[in-house]
Amino acid sequence: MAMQNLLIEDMTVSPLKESMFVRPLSLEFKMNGRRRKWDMIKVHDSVVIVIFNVTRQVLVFVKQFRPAIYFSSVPDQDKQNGKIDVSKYPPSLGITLEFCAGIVDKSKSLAETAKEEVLEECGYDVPVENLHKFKTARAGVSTEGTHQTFFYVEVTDSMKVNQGGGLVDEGEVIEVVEMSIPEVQAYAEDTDNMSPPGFLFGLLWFLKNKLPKC
Ligand SMILES: Nc1ncnc2c1ncn2[C@@H]1O[C@H](COP(=O)(O)OP(=O)(O)O[C@H]2O[C@H](CO)[C@@H](O)[C@H](O)[C@H]2O)[C@@H](O)[C@H]1O
Repeated sequence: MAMQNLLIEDMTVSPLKESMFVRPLSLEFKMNGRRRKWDMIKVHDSVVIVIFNVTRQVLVFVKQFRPAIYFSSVPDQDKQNGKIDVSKYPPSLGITLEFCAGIVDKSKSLAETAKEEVLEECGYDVPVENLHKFKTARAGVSTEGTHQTFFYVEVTDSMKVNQGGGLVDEGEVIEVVEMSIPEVQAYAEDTDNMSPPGFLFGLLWFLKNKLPKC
């Protein structure tokens, strides 16, 4: 689905009571003999997949509305009494450009999880052995401390079996975006991006290691 038609309405905010996705925790420990306390959030590990379509020499990304990014862009004076004044702020403030990614499901291998995300979000059916793991990094170092594992996969147009777009029945709205190498190079140079740091890392890794030699 094209993100320019996205409609966000009726947004409220309240303290989290229970969640399948995040759990606030308090860690206490002694460091060099001194008691320390650290507030953290337990969240899932994740996989991120850098997808290069070799048929048309484009990188394949996803655009989606990230509620927390939107929330952070709205000034506090427009978040009064638990109501967020969405009429003043366009959804684009929360729409990010990212690699295809997903939460790690402990019952499957990381590569299997990555394969499923590539199919669900971007519509390419790739053999699991084509997914090459190239980095595991640490994300959210202050409060989350998760493992984020990066894969690289080359796809062809013949592997495209559906339009992607995420699990529509579960409310996911994802736009698949293709960018040429010059477009990617320009995006990486921008000083302000609607993308997470891991995305910029993945782009630079691709440009350094996989750029087709012309
Ligand atoms: N906090 C939350 N509240 C409510 N519903 C939630 C939620 N988190 C996930 N969900 C639900 O679970 C679905 C599946 O999530 P995904 O596995 O696609 O992870 P996501 O792309 O959000 O983040 C992945 O990609 C980003 C970017 O790389 C990583 O930071 C992240 O750890 C990784 O899981 C979402 O569409 C949503 O319905």
